[in-house]
Amino acid sequence: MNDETILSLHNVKAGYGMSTILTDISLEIKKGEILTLAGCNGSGKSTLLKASSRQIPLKSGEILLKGKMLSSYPQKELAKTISFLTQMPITPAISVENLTLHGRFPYLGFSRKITKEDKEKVEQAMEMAGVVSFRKRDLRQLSGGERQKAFLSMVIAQDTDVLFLDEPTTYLDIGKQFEILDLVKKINSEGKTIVMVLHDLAHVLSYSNRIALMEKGKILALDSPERIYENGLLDTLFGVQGHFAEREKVYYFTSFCKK
Ligand SMILES: Nc1ncnc2c1ncn2[C@@H]1O[C@H](COP(=O)(O)OP(=O)(O)OP(=O)(O)O)[C@@H](O)[C@H]1O
Repeated sequence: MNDETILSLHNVKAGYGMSTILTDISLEIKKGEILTLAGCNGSGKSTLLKASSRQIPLKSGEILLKGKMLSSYPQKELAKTISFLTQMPITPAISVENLTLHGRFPYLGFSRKITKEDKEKVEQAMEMAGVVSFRKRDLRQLSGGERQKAFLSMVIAQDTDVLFLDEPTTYLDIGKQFEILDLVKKINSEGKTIVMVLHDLAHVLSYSNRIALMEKGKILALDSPERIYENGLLDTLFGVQGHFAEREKVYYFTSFCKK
């Protein structure tokens, strides 16, 4: 992570139809960081991901991606720069390998011919995501953890600078959650910027460079895991009491109980 900004939001107001969810969001996302959005249900985390990736229009304000207006990016160029894994992706009837190939679609030329480079990227993505052993299987026949790895394989193949991941560990057992989060770290270690939504506060503290705490469509706090924890903001926001173990500035085995 460095101090260079890759995506900046200025006074963003966004929502759905007549309703405004994000009221006035300003945020600088740094190149190479893992920024996690945390907050209560309905606080606007997914909406912030959608607005930042141009899936919903802004009501006012502006977003710059690499210094250029997000709204000015042609669709293909945007898809080469930003990828998005939704909370509950539709599961198509295709193999893991073909799903991964979908990640290369923004790169295909007019003839839509798959190049040697596309094939190499698909192989590398499947290797990294750990899906090679079930590459030929239909997505619908996979377990939740295998399926999530397959979707991550697709976004790895898309090879974008920024990845938005909306609750990538939902419905997975604890072991699989760690596998997915370790994979996210691995993707990040290759220089990719990750903006994700997580609910498990132990994971939020352990896997983020910075945390944005959201409440009622606003960013309540934006800081390092250490400071967010020490300020007691999680306890206040969620009405819980945290217990944790810390080793070398990394939080482990954090548990929370009701206040
Ligand atoms: N497609 C939509 N149309 C209308 N309202 C929506 C839509 N999606 C979300 N909302 C509303 O926007 C508000 C914020 O929702 P959002 O999904 O961004 O919250 P969240 O913090 O991600 O919640 P959760 O933790 O439950 O996933 C909620 O009041 C929700 O009902």
